[in-house]
Amino acid sequence: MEKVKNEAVIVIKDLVKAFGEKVILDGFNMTVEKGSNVVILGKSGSGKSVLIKCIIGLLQPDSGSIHVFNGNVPEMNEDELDEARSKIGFLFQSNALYDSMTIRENLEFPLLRHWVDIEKEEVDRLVSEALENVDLLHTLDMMPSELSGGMLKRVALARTMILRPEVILYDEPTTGLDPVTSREIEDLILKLQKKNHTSSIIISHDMNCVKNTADLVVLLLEGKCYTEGTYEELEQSADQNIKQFFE
Ligand SMILES: Nc1ncnc2c1ncn2[C@@H]1O[C@H](COP(=O)(O)OP(=O)(O)OP(=O)(O)O)[C@@H](O)[C@H]1O
Repeated sequence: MEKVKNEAVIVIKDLVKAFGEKVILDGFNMTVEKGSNVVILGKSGSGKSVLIKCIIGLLQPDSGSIHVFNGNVPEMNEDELDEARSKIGFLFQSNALYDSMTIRENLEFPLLRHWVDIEKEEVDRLVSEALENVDLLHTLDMMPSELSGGMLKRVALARTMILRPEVILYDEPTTGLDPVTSREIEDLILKLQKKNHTSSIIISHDMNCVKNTADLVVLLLEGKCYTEGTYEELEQSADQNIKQFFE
């Protein structure tokens, strides 16, 4: 039976990006359906970050299209890009929290930047709600240096979610965390996704994270989508290019 397709939120077609002679993306195709988690698997240097930068308009591809919310990112002007980016959350590998600001100030920052007319009470309410979602309300007035790596990742996740993005891009969300904390972050990603009906692209080398979070795994190899399928489908493959990630 053919799988019923949900609405697509990101459709990438024939994407090409080279730096000089070096072709990084070479006709890459991918579709992210609404409410799904797509994991991009690829070796170091395969172009995962380049792809993410093209999706958020930080890099201009040489050709191809990236349709996000019905607009084609490479053709968007600055205002359209700003609008699209406000609907796309990004969880950086480094968390990108400001060390000199309290947790409260870190969470207020995107609200005050994007929603300039927002009332103080609404800011307080949204900050508290975002921290409650990750069980860290008690850290409101702490500094980032007082928190563990797992707690910082949860704060970063709360900050990413605070603008209610429709799509979230996760860059190696569990790298550097122990297995128990990694599992907590994966569960949190799934919980918040369900609650807010978001769609995600996750870059990860951590096969436990891939297994626990992916609805679809896309294997990026030599600039192309080499194959895509569920974790279980790829795990059973006899193809050496696929098997190497599961060994
Ligand atoms: N601005 C740039 N100018 C020139 N080359 C670049 C630029 N950005 C990326 N590259 C090259 O593109 C290739 C892919 O890099 P990218 O960072 O996307 O890999 P990656 O798959 O994210 O790797 P990792 O898993 O190690 O983070 C690398 O060879 C890198 O040197």
